[in-house]
Amino acid sequence: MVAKLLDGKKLAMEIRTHLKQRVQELKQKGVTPKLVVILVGNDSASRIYVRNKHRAAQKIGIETKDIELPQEITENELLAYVKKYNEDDSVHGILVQLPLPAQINAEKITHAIAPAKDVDGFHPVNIGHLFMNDPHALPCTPHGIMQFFKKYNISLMGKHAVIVGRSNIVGRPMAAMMLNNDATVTITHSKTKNLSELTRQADILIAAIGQAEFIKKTDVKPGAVVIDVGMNRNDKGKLVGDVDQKEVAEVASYLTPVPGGVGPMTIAMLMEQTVKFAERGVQNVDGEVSNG
Ligand SMILES: Nc1nc2c(c(=O)[nH]1)N[C@@H](CN(C=O)c1ccc(C(=O)N[C@@H](CCC(=O)O)C(=O)O)cc1)CN2
Repeated sequence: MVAKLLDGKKLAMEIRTHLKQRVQELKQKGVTPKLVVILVGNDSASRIYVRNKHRAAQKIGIETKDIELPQEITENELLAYVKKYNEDDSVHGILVQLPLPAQINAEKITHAIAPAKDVDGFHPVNIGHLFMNDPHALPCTPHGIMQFFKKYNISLMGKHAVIVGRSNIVGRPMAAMMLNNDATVTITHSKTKNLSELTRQADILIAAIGQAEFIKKTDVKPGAVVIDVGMNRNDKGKLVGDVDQKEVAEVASYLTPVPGGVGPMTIAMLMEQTVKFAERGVQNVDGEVSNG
């Protein structure tokens, strides 16, 4: 078997084309979606991701305000920025790029973003809604992965989904989304015993471990759908995923490449959520739906 590659660049482009149309409709109603992106410090990868978010927003017609803050900023100073944009009615979405410098408690910051403006879907209120199968805002990476299943008609019903990694931004919300779509979900992590025994049972395998090319051919059931969330540099400086792509492509039915798989979908979903929040605002004006 040779896996079919799930092309995130192409799918993200399709989604962005639809979003452009929705933004035009909003603008006709006098509303321009506005996203505030806060970047703290000098992390070079974060800088690239923020730039890519800015470019994607510009192409769609979303207004962005990029705030760059110094590495040594205090938690209270950063909280003051979040508060300012929480209170600014012209802003529909706020995100603080992660990771944050060590002196700042990232949870304290993400929890300070108003749930109605939490385009990253990281706030506990939004995570709670997601786990209750009543989603308001969704973390962008797992939300992007769900779009692959939709696009390629990969049903989750009754399937065994195994997630390797239990982070708050991928593993845990991914589990909730798959559970909400009738999969049987197993979450594994660094303390899981006999990991390979579990991954080999997966109809759908999500690799979000953060270790270069960790998942090998022998860890995968033939015909499985394999989603590679990893973004690591190998010893030659090449960008590689958490999956040994060359080996695993021989046994999987579908596989997301790195680069060009999950990454572009993360940004497309951020755009989608920003537009959705702006639309909710319009519905509010019409007196139909609450933004909270
Ligand atoms: N506030 C947030 N911080 C972080 C998030 C997030 O969703 N919200 N996720 C990641 C970083 N991230 C978005 O912010 C992100 C990472 C990678 C990509 C991407 O398109 N990657 C490319 C390759 C890029 C390269 O060459 O280095 C790809 O996979 O094709 C998009 C978004 C952590 N922080």
